Amino acid sequence: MVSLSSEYPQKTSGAPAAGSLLAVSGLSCERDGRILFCDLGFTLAAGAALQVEGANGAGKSTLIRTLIGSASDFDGDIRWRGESYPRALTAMRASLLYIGHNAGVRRGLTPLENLAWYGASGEHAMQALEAVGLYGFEDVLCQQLSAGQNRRVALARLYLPSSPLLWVLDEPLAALDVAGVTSLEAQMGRHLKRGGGILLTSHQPVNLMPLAKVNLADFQPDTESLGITYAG
Ligand SMILES: Nc1ncnc2c1ncn2[C@@H]1O[C@H](COP(=O)(O)OP(=O)(O)OP(=O)(O)O)[C@@H](O)[C@H]1O
Repeated sequence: MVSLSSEYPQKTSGAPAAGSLLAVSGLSCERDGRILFCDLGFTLAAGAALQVEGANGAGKSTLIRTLIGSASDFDGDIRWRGESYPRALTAMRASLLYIGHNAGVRRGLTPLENLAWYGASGEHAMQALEAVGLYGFEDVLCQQLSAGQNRRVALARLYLPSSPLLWVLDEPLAALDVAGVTSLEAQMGRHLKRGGGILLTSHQPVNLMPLAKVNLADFQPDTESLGITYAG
């Protein structure tokens, strides 16, 4: 069990600690006959960030999909503000901003149209695009933008007002240049100061305080106790 904030003590079951957003306990996921992780536990408090670590194929995206309710085949307990899944999914989704690997950018639309699709006004969309360095590209089709610029279109959602409480970001730093990484880290820091929570994956170091980490390699089945041995 990993506790993510000294202000908010961890809980493994029952009502969560004050300020707890996500509380996970005894979580196990298997795909294609392989246990990706087992008995995983952590709490994510308001104002705290958690980086999920693990090698390629370790199960980070699977964990994220499970937490946002896109995958229901798991064992264990997941709670949003004290209420268990699946009952809590509607409330959790109402407070969720998720940016996945594919980033949710529609390539046939412009950056401005993409943000409008997410409900942003023209003024707020322009401010967000300016914040991510896309001023002057607002009317260019996303299919004509670079990989890093498309990533910035996706991340512009983090700069809109009335941002949801919980940010779940799968590899948000991928394809960003150094200035883009610094800007995003600052924006994530502002979200934490406002009392938001962030759960992210990243193969790159993330400069964010406070940042707790959970490594999926630490939640592997105990093969010795199962009597399993591997050749070689
Ligand atoms: N729906 C599925 N059906 C079968 N196998 C799956 C499914 N989803 C994921 N897997 C497998 O589970 C493993 C973990 O995948 P996942 O995408 O969660 O890894 P990851 O840690 O995010 O990897 P990366 O760092 O490369 O993005 C992979 O071996 C993948 O093939």
